[in-house]
Amino acid sequence: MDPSTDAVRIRNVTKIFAGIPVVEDLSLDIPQGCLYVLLGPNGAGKTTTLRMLVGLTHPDTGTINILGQDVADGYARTNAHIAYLPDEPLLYDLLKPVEYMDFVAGLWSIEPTVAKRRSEELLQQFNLWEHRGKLVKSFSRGMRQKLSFAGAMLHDPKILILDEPLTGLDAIAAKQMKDILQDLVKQGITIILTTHILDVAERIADRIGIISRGKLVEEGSFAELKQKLGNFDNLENLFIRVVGA
Ligand SMILES: Nc1ncnc2c1ncn2[C@@H]1O[C@H](COP(=O)(O)OP(=O)(O)OP(=O)(O)O)[C@@H](O)[C@H]1O
Repeated sequence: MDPSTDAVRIRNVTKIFAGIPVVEDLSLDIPQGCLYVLLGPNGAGKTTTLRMLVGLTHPDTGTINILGQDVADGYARTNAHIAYLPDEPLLYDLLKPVEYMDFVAGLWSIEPTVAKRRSEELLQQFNLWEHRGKLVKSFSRGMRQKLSFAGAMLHDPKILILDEPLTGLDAIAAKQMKDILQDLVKQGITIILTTHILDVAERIADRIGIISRGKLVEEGSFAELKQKLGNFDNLENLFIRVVGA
């Protein structure tokens, strides 16, 4: 894959629910290998935007391109490159981690020996290997989050789309999650996430997009945003200034 091809290219996308545009004329480029944080107040249209990238909802107008392929040509092709983790991931309480990973491997038709090796690697990486004998129903929120994440990585995606992956995690689980995200970016994976935790966003984001009422109102690295908007000492103050205006 040509590294200059954007991981995600959104052009003039609008999504209307019940006559109201919840995403409006949104255009956004996300380069490969970038950790991109999408910020916005409640109801701004962040989740809707992420869902359109993977075909869980469809744009009314505009185009979406994933690694050079138009999603309109078929989500099966573009989704093969993507791991999507919704804010409330679906897990099966009566499965053990390895069984869950087998189930996900089946959905992607991953060859069983490859699936077994990769599943063990991921459970190790996410510190779940020692819990492999337990049922998911005994897992904490952080463990459930990590298991969903491990499952989402099984087909070796190039782009991770994570809706509020840090919400509800304690300090240790959040630190583990941030370390995992930064490791993955170092490996060249593109990460797009939403969060309301602005101090974390400030520390980990390569680029930040701020959405307000369905529109992209600011975009750039924190340094670029500060240069443009004023030398705010933190992202929280900058964000409030942008969305409060
Ligand atoms: N399926 C749907 N039908 C009707 N309205 C919807 C639907 N999905 C989302 N919306 C509306 O679209 C708007 C944007 O919602 P969205 O979930 O994308 O916001 P968000 O930025 O992710 O918010 P939050 O930070 O609260 O998660 C909201 O007003 C929401 O009620």
